[in-house]
Amino acid sequence: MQSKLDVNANLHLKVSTQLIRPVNITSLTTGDKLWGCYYYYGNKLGASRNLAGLDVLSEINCSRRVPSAILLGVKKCGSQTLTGFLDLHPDVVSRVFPFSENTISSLMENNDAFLKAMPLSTPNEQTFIDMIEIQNDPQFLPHLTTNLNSNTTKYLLILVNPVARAQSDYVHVNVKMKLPQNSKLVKREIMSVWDKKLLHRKEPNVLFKGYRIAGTLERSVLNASGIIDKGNNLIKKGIYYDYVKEILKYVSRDRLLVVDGEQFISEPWLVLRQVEKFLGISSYFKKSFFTKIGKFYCPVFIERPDAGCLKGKGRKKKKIDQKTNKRLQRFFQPYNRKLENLLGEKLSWM
Ligand SMILES: Nc1ncnc2c1ncn2[C@@H]1O[C@H](COP(=O)(O)OS(=O)(=O)O)[C@@H](OP(=O)(O)O)[C@H]1O
Repeated sequence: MQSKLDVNANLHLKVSTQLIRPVNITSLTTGDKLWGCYYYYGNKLGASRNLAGLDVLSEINCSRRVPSAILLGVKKCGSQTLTGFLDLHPDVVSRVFPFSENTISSLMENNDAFLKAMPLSTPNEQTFIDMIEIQNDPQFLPHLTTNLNSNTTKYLLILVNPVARAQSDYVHVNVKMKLPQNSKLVKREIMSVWDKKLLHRKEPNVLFKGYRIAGTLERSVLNASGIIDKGNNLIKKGIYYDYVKEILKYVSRDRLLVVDGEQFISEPWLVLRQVEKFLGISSYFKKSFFTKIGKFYCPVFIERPDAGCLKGKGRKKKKIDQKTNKRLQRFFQPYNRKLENLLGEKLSWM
């Protein structure tokens, strides 16, 4: 049996630099800004970062540290945005945990590999990771929580109205299905149509990674008998009660913060202040850091040229027809009530 990860464990430079080759300082341009262990830069093609030079890394004691907080969010609820915003806090280094099929199990089974997947941080920074994919594999929750060997690790969730989540996920899955790397999969999956009557039509009629996707959201969420399909991930992922109940088996309530994803859209600075308090970090975010562009607030920071609106978010959605909307709201209501009782708090959309 492998030993548990000590909260004070960190992986020092020798190992970490084998994974990422640090940038040579002379190759940096004037737009680059050093922030913790990384240089950040933005350009027309997007934003990015590079590891700082070895001299800087050793001077400020950069290591890979065990995360002090983990986001166990739900897909399309704003997890990536929250993670991106938190990375702008001077006391935090946050990253989306590098998931791909199977990486989660291999990383969980090997402490060193798990630690190697962490970003570099200084002793003054907390490591925060976004592990939303855990909702697909909640069997890793006991492994994750016991392996961290800490009663101090904090957990977060961000949740939006499950109907809005389904709508966002529907658009997202449609985009993903069309990507070239998925074309083979889609072709294969097209064989497993869910409605033979639709076979002759040129519209989505596929089973794709736990989703049943039809030409519209309305038709996707109802099964052949016209009943809301609880087995379809568009719906299943929005039954937050089941997921939170599972999390609370392993995490005490006082170590779990559930934030309101709808409020995060309208007033991100308020949600970020709530997160700062929960993490016990300095109060940093304020309204003036954000500029509203379209529907969303985007951070503007001269210290971080990579900050800005997130790519691939805010995709256009068709309005859900009123009847289906009402039906879906009614469907989720009892689960939302149960969730409210379980948490002992009511979010704006409940
Ligand atoms: N400030 C800001 N900027 C952009 N997007 C914002 C923001 N705040 C919340 N959101 C909401 O985040 C939704 C995407 O959720 P996730 O980041 O969890 O997506 S993912 O599951 O990780 O792909 C995204 O959903 P879509 O609008 O469907 O893209 C947004 O509703």
